[in-house]
Amino acid sequence: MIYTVTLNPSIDYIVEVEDLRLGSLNRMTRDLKLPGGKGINVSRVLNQLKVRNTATGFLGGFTGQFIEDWLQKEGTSSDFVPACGDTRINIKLKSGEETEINGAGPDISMEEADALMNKLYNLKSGDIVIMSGSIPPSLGESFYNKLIGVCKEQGADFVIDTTGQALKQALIHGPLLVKPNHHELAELFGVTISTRAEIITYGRKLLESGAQHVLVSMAGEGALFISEQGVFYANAPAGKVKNSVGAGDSMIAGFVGTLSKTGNVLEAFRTGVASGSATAFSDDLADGELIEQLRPQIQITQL
Ligand SMILES: Nc1ncnc2c1ncn2[C@@H]1O[C@H](COP(=O)(O)OP(=O)(O)OP(=O)(O)O)[C@@H](O)[C@H]1O
Ligand SMILES: O=P(O)(O)OC[C@@]1(O)O[C@H](CO)[C@@H](O)[C@@H]1O
Repeated sequence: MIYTVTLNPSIDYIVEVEDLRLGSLNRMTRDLKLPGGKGINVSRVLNQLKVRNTATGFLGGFTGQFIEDWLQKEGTSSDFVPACGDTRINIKLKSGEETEINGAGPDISMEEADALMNKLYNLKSGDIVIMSGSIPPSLGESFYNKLIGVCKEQGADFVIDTTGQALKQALIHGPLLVKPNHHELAELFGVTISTRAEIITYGRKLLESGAQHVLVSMAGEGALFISEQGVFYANAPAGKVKNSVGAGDSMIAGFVGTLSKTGNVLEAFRTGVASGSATAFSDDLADGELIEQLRPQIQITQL
């Protein structure tokens, strides 16, 4: 069974303004409210891929209820810890380019944090836990480490999609997958990356530090897959980009969902790229039909 953990979910408030002027009244030309937070996005795309999974984490207030209702209506299984504070609202502003304004997240109490840990004590050997996104400040930077400790105790595999210190701390515990984009990879090592060879060099360092599989996504430029099996490149299919929010999460869903079903890493890579691109070409996240349509357009080359 796959579980996703979103410590800091959000309503993504997508706002379109034709010609944004700071310091003036701007009128929206379109707006859309979607459930968000990285793990929740992974769960929603796994659901589209018909891979059984449950989303967990913290949800609170009217914003949390909105997410809970949405997931229930579309049939994405969830089991969140109810939290006192309101789940945050993140603004995704589209005006020519995309600007994101993400909240810090509500305070999470010790009792709420313990309730989540207790849920993870029900994990079984062979389960996969996908932990994604920022940590609400009240939980502290090492909270993922605590959750990873429980996964290890229970014999479950884990995937971690976060940045900075939290990612560095997680690597030694052997995550099934890490998926930085090329900017995050450069930031992690405090370097500037300008060539594919450099991406491979630093991607390999993640493998050497303990990750079982490394995906480095490069938006419209496709992605690199680095593992014991070798280094592979996949192109991104061509299409009209509508919304890149959640493309990376969709890629994780495609990869982990397919790997868990087939054990074939290259098919997992292909579905990962197709899922990321299907989201980039949609208003909301990818749907299963578009993912299937894009899969044959993805060529994988060994480097
Ligand atoms: N402009 C695009 N055209 C085609 N495919 C895209 C585009 N942007 C993203 N994708 C697909 O989605 C995958 C992940 O995208 P990206 O590298 O932007 O991840 P990310 O930065 O983690 O995304 P986000 O944080 O927005 O969820 C890419 O490898 C690609 O397959
Ligand atoms: O603030 P975080 O937790 O780093 O990222 C949260 C977020 O930007 O990530 C998702 C897209 O990947 C969105 O649904 C959500 O708003």
